[in-house]
Amino acid sequence: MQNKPLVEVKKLQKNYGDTEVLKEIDGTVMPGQVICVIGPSGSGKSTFLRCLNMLEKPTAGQVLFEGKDTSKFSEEELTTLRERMGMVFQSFNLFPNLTVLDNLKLAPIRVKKMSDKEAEDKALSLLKRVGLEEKANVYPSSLSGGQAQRVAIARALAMDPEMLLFDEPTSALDPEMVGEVLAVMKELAEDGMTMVVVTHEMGFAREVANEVWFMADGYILEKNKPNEMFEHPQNPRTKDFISKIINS
Ligand SMILES: Nc1ncnc2c1ncn2[C@@H]1O[C@H](COP(=O)(O)OP(=O)(O)OP(=O)(O)O)[C@@H](O)[C@H]1O
Repeated sequence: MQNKPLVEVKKLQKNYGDTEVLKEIDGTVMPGQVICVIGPSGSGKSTFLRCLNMLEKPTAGQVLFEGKDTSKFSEEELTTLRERMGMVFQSFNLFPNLTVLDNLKLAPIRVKKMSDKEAEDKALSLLKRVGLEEKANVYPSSLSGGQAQRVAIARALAMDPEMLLFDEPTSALDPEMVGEVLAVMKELAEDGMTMVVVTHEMGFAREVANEVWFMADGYILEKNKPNEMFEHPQNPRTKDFISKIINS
């Protein structure tokens, strides 16, 4: 791992009207790190993730990407930021009127100005990477949820991102499809992709994360290595959350 942080979050706050959703968040993401953000529903996890790539504008505080204050970015720089910090959502957001291949080719052609052939080669190699080469010419409606999410991951990878943000990527899936998506994410992690993953999949957090951040009431109350977090949580709120999950 390199020494310079990819992302630094400093005293990040986010309010919606009078509601303080993020109260004072600090954190550092190093290149190659996998960070899983866990915590109760409504604690601000998705909002935090969306502040990282400026889909939500922080009310106060800073998010630095490669040392640069993203709050000062122009629209053009923000677009580049979101390409370099790809995001995978709970709902796959594929274009229904385009084949899987065309979903993957779209951004490389439009944004990276690749030729059709280059974009196609890239798309096919990414489909291979997520185990879906045979689905290149079908439409998203014929994919299972697990397959659609794997295509969504491939689409995020098509922009050669520096890091990926995952917002509960398996929450909308039938249970039998969760494993195939987590397996792709695990492979990405093993290949060195920097990832911040909001998840309820504690097995994944335990096995794949370098660090787990526990969020509650708009604060990160505890950051720890997965084994420590799950076996010796320090904060009483973390203890309570983890004991409920383990006993549920
Ligand atoms: N655009 C918005 N406008 C107003 N309130 C919002 C908005 N987005 C989120 N909130 C509120 O912020 C709080 C935190 O929401 P957020 O989705 O970040 O939590 P979460 O931890 O990701 O929850 P979950 O695990 O259920 O997805 C919630 O009370 C939510 O209602």
